[in-house]
Amino acid sequence: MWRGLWTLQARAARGLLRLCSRHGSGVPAPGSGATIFALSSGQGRCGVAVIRTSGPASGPALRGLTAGRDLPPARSASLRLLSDPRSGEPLDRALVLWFPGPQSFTGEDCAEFHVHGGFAVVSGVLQALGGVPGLRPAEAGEFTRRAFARGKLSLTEVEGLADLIHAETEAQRRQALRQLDGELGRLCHDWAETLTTALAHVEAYIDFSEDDNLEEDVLERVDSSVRGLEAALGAHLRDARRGQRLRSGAHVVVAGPPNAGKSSLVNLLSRKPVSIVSPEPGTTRDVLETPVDLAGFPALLSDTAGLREGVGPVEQEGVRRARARLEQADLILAVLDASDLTSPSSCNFLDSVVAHLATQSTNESSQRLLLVLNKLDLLSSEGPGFSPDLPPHLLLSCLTGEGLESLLEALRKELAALCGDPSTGPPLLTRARHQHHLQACLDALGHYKEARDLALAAEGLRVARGHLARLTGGGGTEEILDVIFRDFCVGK
Ligand SMILES: Nc1nc2c(ncn2[C@@H]2O[C@H](COP(=O)(O)OP(=O)(O)OP(=O)(O)O)[C@@H](O)[C@H]2O)c(=O)[nH]1
Ligand SMILES: [K+]
Ligand SMILES: [Mg+2]
Repeated sequence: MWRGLWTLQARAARGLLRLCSRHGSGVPAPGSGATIFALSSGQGRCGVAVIRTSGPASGPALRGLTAGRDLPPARSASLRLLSDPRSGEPLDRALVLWFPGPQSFTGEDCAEFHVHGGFAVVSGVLQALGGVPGLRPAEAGEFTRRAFARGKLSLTEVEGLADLIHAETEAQRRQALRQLDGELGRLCHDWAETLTTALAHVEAYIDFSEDDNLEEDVLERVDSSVRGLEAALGAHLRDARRGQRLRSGAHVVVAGPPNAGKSSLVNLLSRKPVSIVSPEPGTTRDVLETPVDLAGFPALLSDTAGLREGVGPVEQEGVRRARARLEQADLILAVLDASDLTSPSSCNFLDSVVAHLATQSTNESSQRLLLVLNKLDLLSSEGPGFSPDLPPHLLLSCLTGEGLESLLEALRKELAALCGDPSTGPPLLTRARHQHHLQACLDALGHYKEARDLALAAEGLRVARGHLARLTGGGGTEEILDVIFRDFCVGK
């Protein structure tokens, strides 16, 4: 009995160690060994610019530029006069920091020079560093790649960092920070741990069941943990479209009859004159698309032609494009002129687009709709005298701005439902790559359940675990690394 269980636990522990080690690909970053340097703050004139180095010659470089003085105490800022070691020419009085490896961002010896941000100072320091033996300029993403190669960051954390650098809205920044924090990676590690244990149990059963010294219900326990895992993966996959919307923007399409004020609304929401506004019905013909930050969420806002029948061929083409774009919308902003609700084009739009969507139940795949009655300023003070069977709606005046606050609040709620709320919800799968591996993991668990013999069942578990490992970077897949690191700028 004890022998079987001991082996079983030892195997589980070995597997866990393999999976829990945060060592990324295990492959050294290309060209590591050299010491790299780059300007890490933005380009252009600024108050302070940060230049950093990573690699074994960081210490000699720091000493060289500070006229041979001792290295400053680790991880605390010291004021030093910087000069070019070759000419002795003074460059700047700067704050310098020394981060001996492995307690640094990359895990290697690193140095930072916080210099005055003028062009001449920055280029002088970069040139001086280029003259130090063993130093060369860094390539895009090379600092992060080294951090990954030394196990300082997992692959999902690297992606989080890339997204953080590129985050344009509040919600994107929060999501990227959570991912950088390793939340998605930790979740995958927990799942992988469950699979490692399950695999160890199945293998032990294969090896020792004849000895009759295994607990009876080992396989049942494996089945039940696989069922639990399937449920968790399924729930995350159902959420997957949200994370991707948060990363690349939800499609919000403004539609309605001619002259309702669609283009006026697009300009108001994007705070710039994207579309031509005129009293002439049929002004907008093409679909005009603009990326906007809507109440903290990223969105791709599309203005479309007013929907009506029986007009010339050019406008008809505009109407066709508008309808096609409506089909791709995550959220439809349906705009009507509140003072013109009984016109044929308004009634037609209400019947064909609004009524149809307003009655639809809201599940994950359905389109969402906000009905906006514009030109509130044209209504008499008694309020709108329109039909009582109008679906829920918001009142707005693009002219005076009245009702805009409520519209933005309603948009925030809709977008939070579409993109997921990164301050409260579970960690989101922000990339198609995440979704692919989770789906493949789920498929492999299906093979486990269908397998007729235990060897095939074990193989199903192994494949499932492999996909989780690849999600966080344990799979050693160089191609995806290249794709991800390409997103970085030099100096990161
Ligand atoms: N009084 C009033 N007029 C408005 C308001 N919003 C828009 N308008 C006017 O309504 C007219 C049509 O506005 P647009 O924004 O061009 O309307 P549209 O729906 O894009 O029109 P098409 O592209 O032709 O379908 C313009 O003269 C606007 O100035 C509003 O809130 N109040
Ligand atoms: K118009
Ligand atoms: Mg228009």
